[in-house]
Amino acid sequence: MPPVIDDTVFALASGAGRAAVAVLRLSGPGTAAIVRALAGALPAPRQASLRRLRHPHSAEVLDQALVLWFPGPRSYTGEDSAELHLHGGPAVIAGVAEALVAAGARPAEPGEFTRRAFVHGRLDLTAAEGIADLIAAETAAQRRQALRQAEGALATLYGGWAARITALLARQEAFIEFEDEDLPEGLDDAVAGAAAALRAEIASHLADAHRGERLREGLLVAILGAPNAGKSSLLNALAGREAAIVSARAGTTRDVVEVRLDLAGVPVTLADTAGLREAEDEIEVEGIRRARRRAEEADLVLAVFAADQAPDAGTLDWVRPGTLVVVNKRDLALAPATIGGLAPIPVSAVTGEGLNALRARLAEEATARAGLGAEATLTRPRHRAALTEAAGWLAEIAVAPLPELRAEALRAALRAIGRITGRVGVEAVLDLVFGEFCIGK
Ligand SMILES: Nc1nc2c(ncn2[C@@H]2O[C@H](COP(=O)(O)OP(=O)(O)OP(=O)(O)O)[C@@H](O)[C@H]2O)c(=O)[nH]1
Ligand SMILES: [K+]
Ligand SMILES: [Mg+2]
Repeated sequence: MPPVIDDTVFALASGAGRAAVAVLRLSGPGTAAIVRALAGALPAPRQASLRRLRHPHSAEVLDQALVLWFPGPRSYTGEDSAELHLHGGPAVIAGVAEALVAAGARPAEPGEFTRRAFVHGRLDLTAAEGIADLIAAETAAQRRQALRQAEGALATLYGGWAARITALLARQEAFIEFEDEDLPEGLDDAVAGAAAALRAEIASHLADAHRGERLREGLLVAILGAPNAGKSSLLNALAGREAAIVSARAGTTRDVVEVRLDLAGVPVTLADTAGLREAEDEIEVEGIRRARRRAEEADLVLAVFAADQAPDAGTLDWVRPGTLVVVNKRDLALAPATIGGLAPIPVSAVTGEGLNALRARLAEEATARAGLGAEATLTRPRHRAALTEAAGWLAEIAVAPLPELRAEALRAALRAIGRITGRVGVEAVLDLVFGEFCIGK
């Protein structure tokens, strides 16, 4: 049984600040009474009605608003709820908010509407996360991934796995319960086989190279190189604006300067860093420390060399398989054929030569590391942790010597998956044991 929610909450559902329209949303059992207190009679369900809103105590008219009434359970939260579409001025919003409090509502906590929807079974935790991601999505690929999750792709996948484990558990329990009786031959082996097959499915879902998580969080790309290689010039050229200071003086950049890029739908944080060298100045030393740390955290390192300089040892250290090697200042000299065993991309931040090729290569690298697959992908470390745990328990079944231990492992696997969706259905097993499974008694 879900906990009983007896209060009514409201919040500004549209963005803060002056706008043509502001939407206040209300949800909870007191919604109908509160709407009546401000707007008079309740409008017909799900139809916009123009109403004067009055303060319930002073009867002062606060606004002319569109009022929508969504009786539960067919509402977003599953509760009685309403929307007030106000004129979007701060004083209007404040006045109506105060009137709502006077009528018995309270301001909602962050995420409370979606939380209520979860409590009322309108969505599972993964769909709730999908909605949060949809609101935060910056690129088209992020939006598609979030929408897929909000529409229940992960809920369906994980719910299906949970149902299969529940059925296996039912059989395993029956095997324990009715051991002396006429059970189908090989029942125990069939459970082990099905558990192994499911474990393999979960393992292949986990072997996604973190693409969904990376798409959700964005990729970190760090630009590294010697002072004056043209790192800041490249950052500016890729960002299309003067985000970082460029100068002929070596050691210009100290702090990490970040820009956000949309590379083929993958959000990328591109970081410009201090030039690597043996520095004396304590501020520059700190800048170089930050540069190295950023490169260690990065999903991709862009090692920048200048065509008119021999490759420096400090940057060469970072040239490894997977590093993107760039030779800048191509307008001054030819780029070498290889640096540290990798073929560099020749560019000139000044003339623009090679920048399209660099952008294309970056987009290729980004989509190789993050992005939408044909199948629904997990998007959060908590999904990964719980699925890894579930797969571990399913692996136990192959080696568990006793039926009771197998049942215990199945129960643990079910709980782990139940944590992802927020629906821990161990109770459901009891019904299945004596219901679905036909023992003939
Ligand atoms: N000719 C030429 N000059 C360039 C190019 N890119 C950058 N420069 C110049 O090289 C100098 C250094 O550029 P920056 O972008 O400040 O170099 P940086 O690598 O960020 O330097 P630090 O921040 O000091 O590490 C500036 O005078 C730029 O105008 C290029 O492609 N060709
Ligand atoms: K510089
Ligand atoms: Mg710089």
